[in-house]
Amino acid sequence: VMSSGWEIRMSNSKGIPYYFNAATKQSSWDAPSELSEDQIKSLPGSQHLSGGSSGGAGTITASHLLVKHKDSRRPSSWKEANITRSKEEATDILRGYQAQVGNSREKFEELANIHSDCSSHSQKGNLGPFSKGQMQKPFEDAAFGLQVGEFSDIISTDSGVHIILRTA
Ligand SMILES: N=C(N)NCCC[C@H](NC(=O)[C@@H]1CCC/C1=C/[C@H](COP(=O)(O)O)NC=O)C(N)=O
Repeated sequence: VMSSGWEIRMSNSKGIPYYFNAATKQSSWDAPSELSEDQIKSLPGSQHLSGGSSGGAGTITASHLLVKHKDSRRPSSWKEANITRSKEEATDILRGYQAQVGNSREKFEELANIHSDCSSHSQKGNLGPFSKGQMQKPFEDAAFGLQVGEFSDIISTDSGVHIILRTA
């Protein structure tokens, strides 16, 4: 089979792996849909997929919509230099987004892109693949408890309040 040109590289800025195609110069946080699990595990650079040599084991991929508040560990974002809303206000705002999203991944990604106080807003909320031990515990517990395609309810971390969508 002709090599697809895909390889796995590590993003130093985000500390997570991404997929790069040397032939087409494409890059993507998500695994190319045309590749099977086995093909992904045998790509050059597959050692970057956390979860050791077994590739994806223990690794999930999720997106989130984060609304920060004045008590966030970093009450600032690409959107707002100094975030002063209360945690209650942030939760009310996020409930409003939750109602608009329903079960729609597309709507979630649209709102994450516009409103999320995380830099991942530019990736429609996508945080890329991660294993246990990388994210704050409340986020990790919620995300690893989701089925693929499932949304979390509103959860709180030191970053703010979030809704999570598990995507892989
Ligand atoms: N591996 C990946 N993709 N990047 C490293 C993530 C580090 C991790 N981050 C989080 O736990 C928060 C909550 C869930 C997502 C997340 C994103 C935060 C939220 O914004 P902040 O509070 O930082 O301003 N922005 C980036 O880190 C941590 N252990 O602090």
